[in-house]
Amino acid sequence: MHAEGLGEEVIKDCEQIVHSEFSQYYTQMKQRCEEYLSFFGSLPQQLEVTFSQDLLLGVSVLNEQDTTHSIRPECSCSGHGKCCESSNTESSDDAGIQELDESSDEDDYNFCDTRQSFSDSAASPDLRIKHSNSSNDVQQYDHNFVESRSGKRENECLLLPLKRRTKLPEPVEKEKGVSLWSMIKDNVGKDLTRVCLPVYFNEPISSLQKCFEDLEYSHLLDRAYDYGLKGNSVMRTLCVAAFAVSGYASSDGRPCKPFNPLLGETYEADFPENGIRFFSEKVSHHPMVMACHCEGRGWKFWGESNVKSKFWGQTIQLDPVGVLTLEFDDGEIFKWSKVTTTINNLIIGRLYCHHHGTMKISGNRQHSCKLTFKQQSFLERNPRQVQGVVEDIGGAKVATLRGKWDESLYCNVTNDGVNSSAESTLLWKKHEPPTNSTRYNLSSFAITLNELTPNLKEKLPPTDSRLRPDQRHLENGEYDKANSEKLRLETRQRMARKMQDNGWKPRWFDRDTEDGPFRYTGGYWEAREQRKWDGCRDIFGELPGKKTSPVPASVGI
Ligand SMILES: CC(C)CCC[C@@H](C)[C@H]1CC[C@H]2[C@@H]3CC=C4C[C@@H](O)CC[C@]4(C)[C@H]3CC[C@]12C
Repeated sequence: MHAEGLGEEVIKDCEQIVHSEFSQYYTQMKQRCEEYLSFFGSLPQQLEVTFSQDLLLGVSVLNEQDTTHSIRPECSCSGHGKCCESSNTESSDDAGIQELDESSDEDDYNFCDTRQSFSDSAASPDLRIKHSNSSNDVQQYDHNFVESRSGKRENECLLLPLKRRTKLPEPVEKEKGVSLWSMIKDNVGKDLTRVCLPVYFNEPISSLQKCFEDLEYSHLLDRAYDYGLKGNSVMRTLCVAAFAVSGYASSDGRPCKPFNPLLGETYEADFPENGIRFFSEKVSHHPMVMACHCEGRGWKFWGESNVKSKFWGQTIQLDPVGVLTLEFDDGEIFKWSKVTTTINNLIIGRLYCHHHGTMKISGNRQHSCKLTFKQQSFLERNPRQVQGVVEDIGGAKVATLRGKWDESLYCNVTNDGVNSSAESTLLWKKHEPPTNSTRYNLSSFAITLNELTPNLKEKLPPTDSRLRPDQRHLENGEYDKANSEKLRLETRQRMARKMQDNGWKPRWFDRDTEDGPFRYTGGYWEAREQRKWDGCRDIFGELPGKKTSPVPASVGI
């Protein structure tokens, strides 16, 4: 402009005009950008509303998920130790959690709720026994789709990938090596199952969530249902047996203790991609009992988890008490109890679990199954073996089953006591381990169980394990915070016995008779629809008028 001979004044004016034009333009762009961002931000919720409506209008879910996980054999919680009590959970959350969760996994949204997708189960799962080798975690749920309820699957399904997280959050703090021995040496001679351990010996999973791990291979029950409908009662029984064994697979290589839930703590798992909805509550503290109830396509499964433990120094023996029940919609019922678990090398060596004993799966119709989990011995070259026979009502052997609880199971159906086929059929195979495995050695399925998205957080009752602060801090690798919260909650928990003695009653389960089993009384999912959590106390918050230990200001839901 100088060259053109324009005066300084004019040039300045021009500059000003250009500058102001640009800044207007910039403001507009910024505004647009914000609009877009907020639009994309709200997309998951919008999608959820749409999909929930679809579900209510009769869209159900296909669950043939055959991802493969498995657990690395070498586990690595530095300590070997000793388990206190034999199960438990706790979970946490507090105001800090939202933040933590949001920052944890960018891409972990659950897009759909099962709501009422449990009534009719028109969809018949693929009856072929799939031998899936597909490896692990990366997009583990990509082949799960929400399916048209009319039962037309391939062509007419509404493809809705369900994305759950594939790894735990990166730990905020560096892990500390704490030897279990240093923790228990001062307690020699005491009942070690009652020694309170710091959070380093815990895994970020509560015992309630651990109960749900038994449902990882629930597709076996869908298959069992379909076989039964087609009149194949032997295959139904074999699939039920495979399911009962598959629950043990995730215990391999898991060196840490689940959190012991607080009295009244609950855990829900809405897994439309697997066609199941699970709910559990800690119903008693002394003895420690958790009750659970799960609904799938064509079946219901319920039971109690309660173990009697015996401490032997280097080992702990856990004898499960209580019966598990599986009821198919056509009236066939199977009942069984779990076998003994021994936790070895508590003090020296690599800690590992072994499951042994006999499991009788009794059916109320034609067939029952007897499974033997082999006792381990020093000479055993092939440990972890399971063998079984299916018998008809007259006691005749109609099928056999063999395999390993940490790998796979095969069956042979026999006719008149003679093998009908030389080849065995694969019934179940453990999933591949996740690529992002941590010192807890969680399976890909277990990694998803404590995930808390902002969207889910809004829906949960204040008692859900995902809201337990110490468990959440542990998951985030904030060990000091986790420890102080654990102490606070343990202090609070000491009142549980008193509460129980004073007539405390579980919110969602009840007994028919005074010492009968706990049964789900219903209404949880309905209450969730309306976010009507009457009678659900803030069990993870501060006790009124009690300041127990240093607690971050944000605690309390
Ligand atoms: C001191 C610490 C580090 C020891 C860790 C102990 C771990 C391995 C223990 C503590 C509680 C245990 C669980 C308690 C109850 C059951 C139910 C049972 O039917 C199957 C085994 C299972 C699921 C146990 C597996 C092993 C277990 C998780």
